[in-house]
Amino acid sequence: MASGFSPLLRLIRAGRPSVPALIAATLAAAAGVACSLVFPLLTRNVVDTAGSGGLISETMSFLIAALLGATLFNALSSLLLARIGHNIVANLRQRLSDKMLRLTIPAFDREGSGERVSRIMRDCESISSLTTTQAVNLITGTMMLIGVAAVLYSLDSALTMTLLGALLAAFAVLVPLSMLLDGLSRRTQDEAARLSGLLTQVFSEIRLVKAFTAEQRESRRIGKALENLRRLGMRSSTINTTLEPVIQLAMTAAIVTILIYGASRVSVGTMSVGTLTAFILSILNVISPLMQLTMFMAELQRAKGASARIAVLLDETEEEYDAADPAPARAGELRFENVSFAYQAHDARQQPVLKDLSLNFAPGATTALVGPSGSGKSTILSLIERFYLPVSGRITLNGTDIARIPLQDWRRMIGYVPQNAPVMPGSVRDNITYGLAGRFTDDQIRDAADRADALSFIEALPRGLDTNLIEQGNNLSGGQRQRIAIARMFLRDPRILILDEATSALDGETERQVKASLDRLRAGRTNIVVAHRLSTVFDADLIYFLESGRVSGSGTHSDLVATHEFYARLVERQSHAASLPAAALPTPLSA
Ligand SMILES: Nc1ncnc2c1ncn2[C@@H]1O[C@H](COP(=O)(O)OP(=O)(O)OP(=O)(O)O)[C@@H](O)[C@H]1O
Repeated sequence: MASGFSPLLRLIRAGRPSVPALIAATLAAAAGVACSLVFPLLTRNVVDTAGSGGLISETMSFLIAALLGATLFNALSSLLLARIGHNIVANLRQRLSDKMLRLTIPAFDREGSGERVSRIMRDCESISSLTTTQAVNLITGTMMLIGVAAVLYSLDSALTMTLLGALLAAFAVLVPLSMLLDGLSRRTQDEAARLSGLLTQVFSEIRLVKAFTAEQRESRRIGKALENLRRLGMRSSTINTTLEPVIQLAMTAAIVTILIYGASRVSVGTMSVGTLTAFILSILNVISPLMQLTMFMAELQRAKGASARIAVLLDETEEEYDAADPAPARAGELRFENVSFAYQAHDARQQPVLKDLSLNFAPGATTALVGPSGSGKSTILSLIERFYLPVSGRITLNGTDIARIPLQDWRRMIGYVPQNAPVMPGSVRDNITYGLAGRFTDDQIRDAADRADALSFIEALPRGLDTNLIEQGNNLSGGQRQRIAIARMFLRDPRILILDEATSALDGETERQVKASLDRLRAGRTNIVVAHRLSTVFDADLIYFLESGRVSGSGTHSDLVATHEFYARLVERQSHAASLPAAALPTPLSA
């Protein structure tokens, strides 16, 4: 039991709740409860005094003061507790998103980021509800129950015991129903997370859906998930509608029992009318804290599950930013020395993707990786970026294992232009300076854009550098996005430049512009190019031809044409394609 709650306690403690605020909130809650408790007692005085024809004005003013006091103190304690709760949750959300940013890439391979994010947001909401509204329920509910039990008992012990019997009978029905409700709400949460994962996936690939006229298929898939949610919701509503009359019935039964029993006592003169009135008013003070505590218990169970899942995430392995035995990054040759690598397969069959691979990437030169689809080209780039670690062998820079270079120093040395040149939400300026330390003047940014052949189209945009790029840069063409990525590289000025060439061809003119700016960018760096079209590697200093994770040939373009049959065949096929009309141009290597 204790261990079940320890992740929750750990998260709450990590949120550093303010102790003075907690004390102030508890005191305010106690004052509010005290005011609520004296209210029925003061009513008793008013009723009895009025019944005996006495003056009630003084007691009435106390009564009003108690009412006002209850409202004000309850509001104050709710606000203070809510503040503590929101601080805990804000702190937790920050820790979780920082943690997600530091997770390793294999962690994202294991679980899609969409579903993960939506689950975490839901789990945070559960903890948020527990530490805000439900914390108020717990504190005021408990105080109220203890206080009201004492007041009732002091008013009349026999009547209190009768009331207790009626309440216990109601709870024998309420508790199993609310447990059932809790199980259902947990299943609803899981189902809702699955649905939002599905929606994220479908709408982020909306072009694919439309291009394949798959709207109906997706609509059916979404419909199925919605149907599950609807069924769960309907079951919850059925239980809720049973719960409400049960509560009503319990309350009415308690009041009627007490009225009958109390009236008989009043008639024989062992109880005043005022005491009976106070008793009935106090029943209202019992019902609401009992409901509050039931809600707290249900939310506590949910938050327990949520915190256990969050604890698993917080304990996941992070990227190691600081090497145990750090080494400075000295420029020189980048080498793969007998590197083998396998992705962690879901089904435990770890097929090696790179097999005993040895490669040299010389400074100042352009080395191209070519080979059929799935031969391991992008995997090599991922290993260079240290998204994954080799299973055996090592990658060295100037003889030093790159694993010894502090991770962020290493990644800062690399400029990576990925296949589809994605853009981040923000302006063109934000995108050109993305991830770069320091501030850049407009002149520097313009100069970089000019060298990337991007200035003219940027200036033609409605707000120039300040134009906002909508989601995934959809307001830019593929070639424009690439030129923005290249402009960023001019500012970043990396020693190692990695280009994962776009699979889809740009039109002839854009292709020439992108190639010209890339040529300018390459000067003086270690360039590694993954080429999908051979036309772009003719002038590479060294080409590695990969097949199934091994190098099956290497050399310059003319070396390979002379020695590598597969390469020569591909060149012939692509030059044949190049002589065809533009519509048939060009055949991607990996197709
Ligand atoms: N994240 C991953 N998890 C598991 N397996 C992967 C992952 N990424 C790639 N693979 C597998 O590794 C192999 C090599 O893939 P890689 O992307 O390196 O090939 P590639 O040569 O770049 O292909 P392409 O030219 O089509 O981009 C493929 O069999 C692929 O299925």
